[in-house]
Amino acid sequence: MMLEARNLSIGHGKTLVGRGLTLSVAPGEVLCLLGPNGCGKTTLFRTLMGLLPPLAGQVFLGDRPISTRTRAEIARRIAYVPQAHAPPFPFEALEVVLMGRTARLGAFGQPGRTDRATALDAMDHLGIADLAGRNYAQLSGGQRQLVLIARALAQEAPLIVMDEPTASLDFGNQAQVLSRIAALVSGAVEDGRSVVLSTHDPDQAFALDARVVLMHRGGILAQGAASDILDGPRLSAVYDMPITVETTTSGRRVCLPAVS
Ligand SMILES: Nc1ncnc2c1ncn2[C@@H]1O[C@H](COP(=O)(O)OP(=O)(O)OP(=O)(O)O)[C@@H](O)[C@H]1O
Repeated sequence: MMLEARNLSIGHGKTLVGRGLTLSVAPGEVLCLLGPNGCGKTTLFRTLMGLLPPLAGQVFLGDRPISTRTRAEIARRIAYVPQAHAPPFPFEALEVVLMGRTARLGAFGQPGRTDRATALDAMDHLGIADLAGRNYAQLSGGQRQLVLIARALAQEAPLIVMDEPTASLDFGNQAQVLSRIAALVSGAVEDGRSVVLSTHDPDQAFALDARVVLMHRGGILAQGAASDILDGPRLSAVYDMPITVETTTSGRRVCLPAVS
């Protein structure tokens, strides 16, 4: 296992957000975290990456508790893709991608030719090499999100954690970012990685053929293949409204809320 949580309790200070969370991420899979606003997805991410201490239980990164690893060690194994916001300073997109190399530089090390080549390569793999010299702050939300994914690729970590990678993207950009994520995991881009992502759209779990962790009321209601566990009754319980799952003529499953 690349990353494993054992009977984890998560929260902030003394405030418990979730408990009894047991999950793992295997090489080459996409794990999709689904749950309503405020259920603790970001808190769980931060705990899984060693940024927040668990209130109970443990996180293992590889064969060791994450609490025993240095930040640089963690950064060589996990790359984090935050939601794309415009930065206060102007950066070239390539500079943003180069930041992914930080954990691989020595103390005071400057990025060298190999680092630039790796960064450009990552952009090329995502089809955004032409954005390298552009001002990151002036890119569209979708372009920025792809630059941040390129930064994670340049980090060369086997596991990429993405916090709502399609939030605030238009319909076309959502589909584009999703297909890039699918390619990362399938190995069509580089050597295949694992991705953990959170989303508010259960259809994305179907589109990615993901393994799903369905969070509800501070715990995990179900986990397993999207096609096995995402059904009308569970989704209705989690999102507190009647939802049905239907299959399109092309065989894809979609979720439909009953709006009266
Ligand atoms: N820094 C913090 N200090 C105290 N409580 C916090 C902090 N950050 C989040 N919380 C609380 O923890 C709970 C879980 O929040 P979290 O952001 O993890 O949920 P989420 O599932 O990511 O939500 P969303 O889907 O809306 O992004 C919420 O009740 C929130 O108010």
